[in-house]
Amino acid sequence: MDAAGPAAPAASRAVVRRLTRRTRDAEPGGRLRTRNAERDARAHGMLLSMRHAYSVDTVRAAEAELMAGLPEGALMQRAAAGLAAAVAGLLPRVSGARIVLLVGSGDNGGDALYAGARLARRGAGVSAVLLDPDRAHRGGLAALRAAGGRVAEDPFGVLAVADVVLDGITGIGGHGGLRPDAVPLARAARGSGAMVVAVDLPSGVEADTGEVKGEAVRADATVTFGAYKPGLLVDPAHQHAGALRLVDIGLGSRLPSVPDLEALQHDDVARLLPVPAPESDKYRRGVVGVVAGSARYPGAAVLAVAGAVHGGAGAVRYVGPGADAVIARFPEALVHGWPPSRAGRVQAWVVGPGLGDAPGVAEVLESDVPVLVDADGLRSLDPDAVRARSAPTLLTPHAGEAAALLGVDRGQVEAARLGSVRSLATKYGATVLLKGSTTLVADADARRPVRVNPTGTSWLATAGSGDVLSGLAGSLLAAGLEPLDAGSVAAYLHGLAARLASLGAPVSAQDVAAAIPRAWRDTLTP
Ligand SMILES: NC(=O)C1=CN([C@@H]2O[C@H](COP(=O)(O)OP(=O)(O)OC[C@H]3O[C@@H](n4cnc5c(N)ncnc54)[C@H](OP(=O)(O)O)[C@@H]3O)[C@@H](O)[C@H]2O)[C@@H](O)CC1
Ligand SMILES: Nc1ncnc2c1ncn2[C@@H]1O[C@H](COP(=O)(O)OP(=O)(O)O)[C@@H](O)[C@H]1O
Ligand SMILES: [K+]
Repeated sequence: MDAAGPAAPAASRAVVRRLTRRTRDAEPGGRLRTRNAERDARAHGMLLSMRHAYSVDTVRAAEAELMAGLPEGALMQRAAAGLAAAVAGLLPRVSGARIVLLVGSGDNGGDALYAGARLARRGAGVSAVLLDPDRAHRGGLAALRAAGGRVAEDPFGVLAVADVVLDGITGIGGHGGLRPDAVPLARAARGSGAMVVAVDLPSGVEADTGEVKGEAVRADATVTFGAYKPGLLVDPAHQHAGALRLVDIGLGSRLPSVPDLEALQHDDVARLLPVPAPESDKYRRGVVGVVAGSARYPGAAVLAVAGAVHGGAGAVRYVGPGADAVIARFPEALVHGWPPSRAGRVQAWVVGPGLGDAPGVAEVLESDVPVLVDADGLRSLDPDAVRARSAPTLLTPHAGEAAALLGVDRGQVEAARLGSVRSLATKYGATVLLKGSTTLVADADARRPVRVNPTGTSWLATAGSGDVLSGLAGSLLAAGLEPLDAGSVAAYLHGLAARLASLGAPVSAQDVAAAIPRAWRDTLTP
């Protein structure tokens, strides 16, 4: 997280660091996880197993059902109480803190006003900036005034000296980026050095998709109510949210069991990892075949095999022109001459990394075992050939490859990652892992939740790291994981391996491959 920026006062930066550390501890990357952090995470309602996100319609329906049995305004009070407590936890002292509320015309502004009232009662100096004074939440405004808070006469003046800004411009009711009157306020909040805490969502982002269609608030932290919304977990909106806090307002039992989006956490991955049983042998653990590399890209063969060797299969077969390089680096690999069909039995194929124009994709797709298609293998991939397969297929494009498959610009895929991965899965009748700053995995069955990978680091943006991911995911397919699990577990281990290998410094694709066993061990360690 970019914390409070270089202009932030030292106290504010320290508080943000504290919050960031705590949140990271509760997320994967558990090397940092301690018993205390775990207890802390649970106390803050953050779970160490599956994180779920629900669409706005689903959240609204659950809220309506819950509200029907509660006194009017009860849910908003729960939200405001949780928000005020989270803000208080970020401050060294509530009394005397300068807090500014950016208040839009909906209930998101109401949450901010009631939370502001609670903080004012504890001695904070609270000023509200009303975007539309005639439509600000009446009850919230009355509560703020009664608690000693006031409406700001000089919005930019109060923002300049604020310790914390609460962004209550829009929540789940906002669409289309910030409106022009809100833009200068959002910029002033960001530029002030104050800690910016978004109420429910950073205003201006699309809650359901993670798109940002214009300007949006950049928050250091987001306190969200009842359930995560997909946009909080998917880039580019995710990058606006900062550290995430979920406040329980009692929605749990009203939410459907199947979410729209889910993020595996340490415990989920640990349950899915293929650990050999006492009676296992190399064939029962699964054999993965890798068709990769070319005279132009010999390294891709080595890196894909590196991912596969560390990915839990019992054996790795390699077919392609890089056999000498593969054997030199991995004597444990079994190398075979062309074609792949004569390489002996495998339980899954990986085809494509660095393959260039070499054939092989069509033949591998004709096999009756799971196939992962990556990189060059994705070029001109025929949807009918994939749909006709008797066994599952996992496609692993980056945004550029996904754009080519969908016939759109790369930018369109990056702006709408969730829609893009779902469209590709539907088009090919396959599981699709879309790589990038947020890696998403969509199952061929559109009713299943899309998985969002919570690990990773931008240091992974290095040549060849995708080849390692392919080998790793292929190995997990060969070990018997279904494509959605193989893809999401591979992305999780790959991202965690990169974090462990990097520790904030550059990493090479080879470093990432070598750290996979550490990531695996870390995931299994309670
Ligand atoms: N439901 C519940 O039980 C609970 C809900 N809770 C809270 O309510 C929130 C949802 O409240 P909501 O439905 O009132 O919508 P909200 O997010 O405030 O935005 C709508 C307002 O914003 C305006 N606006 C729209 N776009 C805009 C833009 N781009 N830039 C600027 N303004 C824009 C739009 O204006 P209009 O289009 O009418 O002119 C309208 O007035 C939810 O996120 C959570 O915080 C919690 O208290 C828990 C219980
Ligand atoms: N900004 C980023 N943040 C996190 N991970 C990233 C980022 N950019 C790329 N990655 C990851 O790095 C890997 C790159 O894969 P790919 O684009 O196929 O590279 P290559 O073809 O060189 O192997 C993927 O796992 C991807 O998710
Ligand atoms: K908001």
